[in-house]
Amino acid sequence: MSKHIDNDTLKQALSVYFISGTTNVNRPLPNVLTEAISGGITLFQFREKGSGCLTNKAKRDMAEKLFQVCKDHQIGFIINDDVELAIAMNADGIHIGQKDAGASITRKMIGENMILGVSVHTIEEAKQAVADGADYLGVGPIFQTNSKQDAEEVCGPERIMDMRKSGINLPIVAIGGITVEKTPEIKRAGADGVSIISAIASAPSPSYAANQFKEIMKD
Ligand SMILES: Nc1nc(C(F)(F)F)ncc1COP(=O)(O)OP(=O)(O)O
Ligand SMILES: [Mg+2]
Repeated sequence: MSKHIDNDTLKQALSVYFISGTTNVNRPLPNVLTEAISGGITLFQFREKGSGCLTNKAKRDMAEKLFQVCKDHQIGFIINDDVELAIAMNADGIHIGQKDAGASITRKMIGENMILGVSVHTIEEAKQAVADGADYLGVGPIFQTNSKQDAEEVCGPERIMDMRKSGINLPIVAIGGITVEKTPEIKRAGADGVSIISAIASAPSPSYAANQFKEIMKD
């Protein structure tokens, strides 16, 4: 993925955004990722968190494997939280939350040629992230989620609509408890994409699950 990405290309890339770490799957993550790519995901985030997650060299080795799978299929590779690792690997981007390093300091560290995604829950946080140089916003949790223990309270798709009405035009991807059934409502609310952990990672067929999301998002 070209690092210096324009809004339209990024909006396309955000449409079916698979997020996973090794603790979200019960078989090798590179295999699950390959299947999800064959089903039509458009972007991948490596989010290695929670008890039993990989650390240090094991985490770096897994990140390199996953990055290679993404490169082999021209899919962007985003790292969650770990700015140093993203820079060390020259990943396509980094995603940070409100409790991580600030967006403006992160932008200074990564420069202009890496994608910066920022989690936001309120319109104020969204406006600050835009001012700090974010390329896209992760808005949520839209619905109840089991994938993030310290999630904010559920905000519903109307939060995305409110952000659009308040003039936030940056690419937005919805996150939090997203299923195929809920995706049309999220699209109508103004999201450019949906980000999915368990609905793909835990699916009997990640490829089939990814394709269901792709079919809805492509119209
Ligand atoms: N990882 C994420 N990715 C997205 C994305 F926009 F990419 F869909 N949005 C939101 C989050 C949540 O990020 P954060 O608030 O730092 O919590 P955690 O580090 O536990 O994921
Ligand atoms: Mg984070």
